[in-house]
Amino acid sequence: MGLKFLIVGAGAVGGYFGGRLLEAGEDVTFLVRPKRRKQLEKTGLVLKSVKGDATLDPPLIEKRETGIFDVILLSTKAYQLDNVLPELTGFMHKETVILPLLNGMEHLETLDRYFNKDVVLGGLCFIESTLTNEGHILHTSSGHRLTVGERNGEMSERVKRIAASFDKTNADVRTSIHISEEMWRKYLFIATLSGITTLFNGPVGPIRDSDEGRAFTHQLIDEIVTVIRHTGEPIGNDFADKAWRQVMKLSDETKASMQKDKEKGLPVEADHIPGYLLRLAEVNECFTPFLQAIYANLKVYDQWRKDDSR
Ligand SMILES: NC(=O)C1=CN([C@@H]2O[C@H](COP(=O)(O)OP(=O)(O)OC[C@H]3O[C@@H](n4cnc5c(N)ncnc54)[C@H](OP(=O)(O)O)[C@@H]3O)[C@@H](O)[C@H]2O)C=CC1
Ligand SMILES: CC(C)(CO)C(=O)C(=O)O
Repeated sequence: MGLKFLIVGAGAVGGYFGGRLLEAGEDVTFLVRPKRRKQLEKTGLVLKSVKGDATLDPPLIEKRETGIFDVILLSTKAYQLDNVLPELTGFMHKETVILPLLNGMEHLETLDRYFNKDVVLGGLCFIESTLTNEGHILHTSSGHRLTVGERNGEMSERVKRIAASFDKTNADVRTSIHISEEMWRKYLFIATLSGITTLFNGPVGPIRDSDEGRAFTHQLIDEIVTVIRHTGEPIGNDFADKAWRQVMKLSDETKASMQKDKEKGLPVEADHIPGYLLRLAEVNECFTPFLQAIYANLKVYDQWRKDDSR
């Protein structure tokens, strides 16, 4: 029997990967709130993707409705976790696993406080997608990779089964026995990309084209790598170089999803992405002025949002 998936967060990431599973005939339900439910019931789950469009009719449930699932694919924003996590236990059986796809690392600590550590897998994704005003999922560049693995580095049947559920999907899904290292790598990359695109308020092209933008990016990567090294995580010597090459390879118009959210006036994961690194830096007495500037910029933006909504 196939796995029963509950997608928590029918947004840019969860809507995409959950939608691809549904399109391939897998057993998928979305946990939604009333406003998103109304929208999805009206329009369907619409994927507008460079990899192929789809309009799907997903099963939807809200908190306190019933249902038991084998895999919870968690794809809310980090600042939404405190609301959503207490709702999940009612949907779980003894062997349900949670596959989080959030950027960053701190959510693993949060999840481990809520659930048995064994419940939470490692996961990450590379996909450039966003929600449009109509609630469609707009996927704009060719990557749509999801990676899943056990955080203890073993290969397990449950990880293999999850990956196998994606075999027939229009998405690139892989397993990894190095998922923690891959998550730290992604964290370094996204903390850099979201940092520079939000601070300089635009896409990566002009930042890379200026000497100052390149120097800033270099210094930022070095700061973040220093912070990660101080945590004692076994990270490779190529961490900084690889992140630099990744940023240099992006197309000129690329912006992090955080910058897109900022342009829409939405909340940002300031405390989860640069903020968590700063907390680690403080504990380990690392000097991180560029990271502090990035965080300050996001907190001022946050304050501006709050003042504006008064
Ligand atoms: N977008 C991207 O390109 C990428 C994003 N990421 C990361 O993935 C994570 C998710 O980002 P993204 O998909 O962009 O975010 P979105 O804002 O697009 O989606 C989050 C979804 O979670 C839903 N949600 C929040 N709280 C609840 C709740 N209590 N119950 C049910 N649904 C809820 C929201 O629904 P509602 O409409 O009800 O608010 C929304 O649809 C973030 O950590 C992000 O950094 C990683 C890679 C790429
Ligand atoms: C850079 C990208 C699109 C890669 O997945 C990302 O994670 C984000 O913008 O949040």
